[in-house]
Amino acid sequence: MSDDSRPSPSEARSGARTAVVIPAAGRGVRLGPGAPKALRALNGTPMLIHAVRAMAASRAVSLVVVVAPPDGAPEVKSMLDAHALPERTDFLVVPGGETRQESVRLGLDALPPDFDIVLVHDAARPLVPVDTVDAVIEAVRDGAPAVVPALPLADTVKEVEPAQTPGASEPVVATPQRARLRAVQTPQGFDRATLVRAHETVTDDVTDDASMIEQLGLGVVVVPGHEEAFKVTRPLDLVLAEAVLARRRLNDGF
Ligand SMILES: Nc1ccn([C@@H]2O[C@H](COP(=O)(O)OP(=O)(O)OP(=O)(O)O)[C@@H](O)[C@H]2O)c(=O)n1
Ligand SMILES: C[C@](O)(CO)[C@H](O)COP(=O)(O)O
Repeated sequence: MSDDSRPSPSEARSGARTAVVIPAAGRGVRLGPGAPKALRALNGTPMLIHAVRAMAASRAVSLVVVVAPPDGAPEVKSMLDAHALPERTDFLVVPGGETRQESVRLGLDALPPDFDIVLVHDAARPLVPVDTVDAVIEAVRDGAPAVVPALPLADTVKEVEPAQTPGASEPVVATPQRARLRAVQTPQGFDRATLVRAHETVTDDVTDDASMIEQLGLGVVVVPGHEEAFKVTRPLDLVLAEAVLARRRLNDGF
């Protein structure tokens, strides 16, 4: 306990229950024609099942809420029933929305009251290792309202004036100092009440949940990400994901 007998954030969250929201309602336009991205197979198993298993691998996670394509909730429920998943974890499936932000909000709306920590994890990052998941949860338990796993960049990044017509050249505006930049992954971890407030308050289009917390003026901290937590976005990423799975099978000796 702290001096004034109130629990510190870390003390308050040390026994907190953790749930994960997995937005999986995207179409996967950049991956090319086919089923919704999360339902496509990686080495014969749907990408979403890999992502669900990656979250349920953490002993701290007791509920996973899958946000399915808007008309695909029954199919996703059957998919979860048809695959082996840890018995200690509960699963819920809800239909998603038009944007990632809306899908995450619909997942948050479905959470039962007794969860104080929420992770948000892209179905499109199916291979994140459990150590990364646990590191994010640990940092939230230690008192951070928002935690993101991230990696330093390999490329130099330029800020440009975006072209008005596709293919036109784009003037460079600035070159941010690379050593200060990080490429952010998921799962991102949050104090639940803070994330819910952010989703109720921030109306700007954002590309991740942590930036909504920044807009509330609250601190977001970074923990080390992992190269295997990359996002399957374009066709080449599928090749890389299957290669990672093949390497894991070799290392596991089967
Ligand atoms: N309306 C949406 C859009 C995206 N997502 C989810 O958000 C994650 C990250 O999005 P992204 O990789 O961009 O997926 P897509 O939107 O499917 O990809 P694209 O932009 O190529 O269509 C994915 O797990 C995706 O399923 C979602 O739940 N609901
Ligand atoms: C949330 C995210 O994965 C962090 O890198 C990313 O911003 C999602 O972006 P997308 O274009 O919607 O895939």
